[in-house]
Amino acid sequence: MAEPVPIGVVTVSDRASRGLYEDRGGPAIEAELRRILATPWRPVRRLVPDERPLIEAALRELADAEACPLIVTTGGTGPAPRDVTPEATEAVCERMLPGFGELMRAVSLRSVPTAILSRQVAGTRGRSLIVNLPGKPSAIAECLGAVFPAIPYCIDLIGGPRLETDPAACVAFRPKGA
Ligand SMILES: Nc1ncnc2c1ncn2[C@@H]1O[C@H](COP(=O)(O)OP(=O)(O)OP(=O)(O)O)[C@@H](O)[C@H]1O
Ligand SMILES: Nc1nc2c(c(=O)[nH]1)N[C@H]1C(S)=C(S)[C@@H](COP(=O)(O)O)O[C@H]1N2
Repeated sequence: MAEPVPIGVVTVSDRASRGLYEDRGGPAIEAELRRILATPWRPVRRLVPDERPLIEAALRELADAEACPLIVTTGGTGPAPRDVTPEATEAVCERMLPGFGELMRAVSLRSVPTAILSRQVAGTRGRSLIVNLPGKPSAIAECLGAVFPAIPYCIDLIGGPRLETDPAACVAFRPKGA
């Protein structure tokens, strides 16, 4: 049987990384992936403070050494001085995919007017797709669910493994013949 696909789950939080509160972001990403993915997968978890070099190192390691075709981050996307996840993501990516942030902000705006404060981005590094989500645990299902239909085909296009979804949770879109 094929090995489970490694998926990077990165929580960026000063307080969760210091143990001041329990990380609810990483587990929320995993719960959403469990709901959506039919292909066997396993989480590769990282919990880092809002420090650009540490976020960049975690993303590079998950992409290059752990070979994760998908890396999802939560936290550090806002306008506060310590929010640097989008900068770290852009620094390690070769190409950016602006449609992800645009769609996630549009969907979030239906719930909160402060959705426009998230600078969340997505991009590719080699055969890895990196997607930022806001830190609010409640934003995770909303944002990931909105963009997931495009994720399997994006991973096909960058040379990653074929990911199948549970159609009851998420219908992945692939152009005819793909
Ligand atoms: N990993 C997490 N687990 C639980 N709650 C979180 C987490 N990350 C963020 N939150 C909640 O969402 C709010 C907004 O997230 P944001 O990323 O802006 O955090 P922050 O205020 O910069 O603090 P920190 O980096 O210490 O989590 C936080 O104040 C916290 O209440
Ligand atoms: N779906 C959703 N998106 C959201 C939010 C939310 O509660 N739900 N919070 C917003 C707020 S208040 C901020 S400051 C930005 C950035 O959050 P972050 O710094 O935790 O990443 O995300 C925004 N996007």
